Amino acid sequence: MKQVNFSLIASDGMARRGRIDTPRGEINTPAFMPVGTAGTVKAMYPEQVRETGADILLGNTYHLMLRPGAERVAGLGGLHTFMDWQRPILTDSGGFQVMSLAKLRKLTEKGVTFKSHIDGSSHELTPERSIEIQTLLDSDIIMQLDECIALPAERKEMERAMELSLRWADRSKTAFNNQANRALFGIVQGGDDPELRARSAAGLQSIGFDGYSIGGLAVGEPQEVMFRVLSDITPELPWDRPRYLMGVGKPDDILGGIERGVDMFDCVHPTRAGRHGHAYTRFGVINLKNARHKDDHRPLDEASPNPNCRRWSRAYLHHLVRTEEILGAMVLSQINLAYYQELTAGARAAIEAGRISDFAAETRAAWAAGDL
Ligand SMILES: Cc1ccc(CCc2c3nc[nH]c3cc3c(=O)[nH]c(N)nc23)cc1
Repeated sequence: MKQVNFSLIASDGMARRGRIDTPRGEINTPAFMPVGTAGTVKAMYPEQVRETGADILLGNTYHLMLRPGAERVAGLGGLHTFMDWQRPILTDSGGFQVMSLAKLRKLTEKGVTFKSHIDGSSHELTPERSIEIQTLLDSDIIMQLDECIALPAERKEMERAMELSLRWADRSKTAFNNQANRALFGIVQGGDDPELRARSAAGLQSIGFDGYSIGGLAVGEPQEVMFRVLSDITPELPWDRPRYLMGVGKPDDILGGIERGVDMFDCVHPTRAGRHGHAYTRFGVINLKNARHKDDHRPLDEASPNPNCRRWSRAYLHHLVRTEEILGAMVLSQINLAYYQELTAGARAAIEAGRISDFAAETRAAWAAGDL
């Protein structure tokens, strides 16, 4: 009996409020999933990540297979035990990171061979090995191996990568062997071509997956291209399965994704931006590096439910960022992740109340009016 199940609780237009039940706990959707690349959400204790409202976080197959190694993590009890996060974890298949980080990559029908960006050692990632690694990590939601290409691209290149990804989807599903205690997602490719995207979605559904990721986006295309692809593809995906938009995004990307039927999001942005002095608030993003803050005694947002937005002056946060104090990265990472969770929690409530378009309008108005 499959122990990972998606329930649709409410919908409002294309927007959906759902819940994924897993052996390690529930995931409320729309969900923002913080990225814990190498077994840690940078500058945060796991319990702090939970306190921001996160139900699930992401681990990275590529980084963990290189260091400390998948077999080593398995020998240490799996990724949940290793990092002491007992709730759901989603892992990527690693192909995307190979193409963006590794050296001397060679892609064939079998898979991809590459040299580690850490120590130059040789590695091979195939659909079968990727499933094995994600299973060794004991991940709760795992991804097929796919090929993601950057946009813009030639149509024949988009078609080639999409068709390869479909063949790898079939091999991934076979290697997955219907494990009941975790979910396997297929990944829709096809660039910005509606016909290729539709073929990919249909091909994946004929193989059958527990959820459907939308890949090949957040790779440099303008937001309107991403939104058009989403509007084209979500109606083609099963209504009763989660949709995961990979690598997205900034708050306005996430709001637009929710309005177009996406359930799950991940992005390194909130934590990376936090480490670079950018704070996300209800009124938009504020660059605390800017000298204009150096005498500003006002808190970041005195009406925020997050104590860290009320506790310190903007001048102090500016000081932490300018001096590159570790506390600056810690505080701004927490502030940004908490804001992302506030946004998705607000969307969940709005969809349940049948008022997602009002919520979206109010949220965008606050971003635009921002007194930062
Ligand atoms: C830990 C972790 C980090 C990052 C990711 C998502 C990484 C990611 C993309 N990020 C931006 N655009 C992306 C597209 C794809 C894609 O098409 N396929 C895959 N497998 N991953 C993608 C997953 C897990």
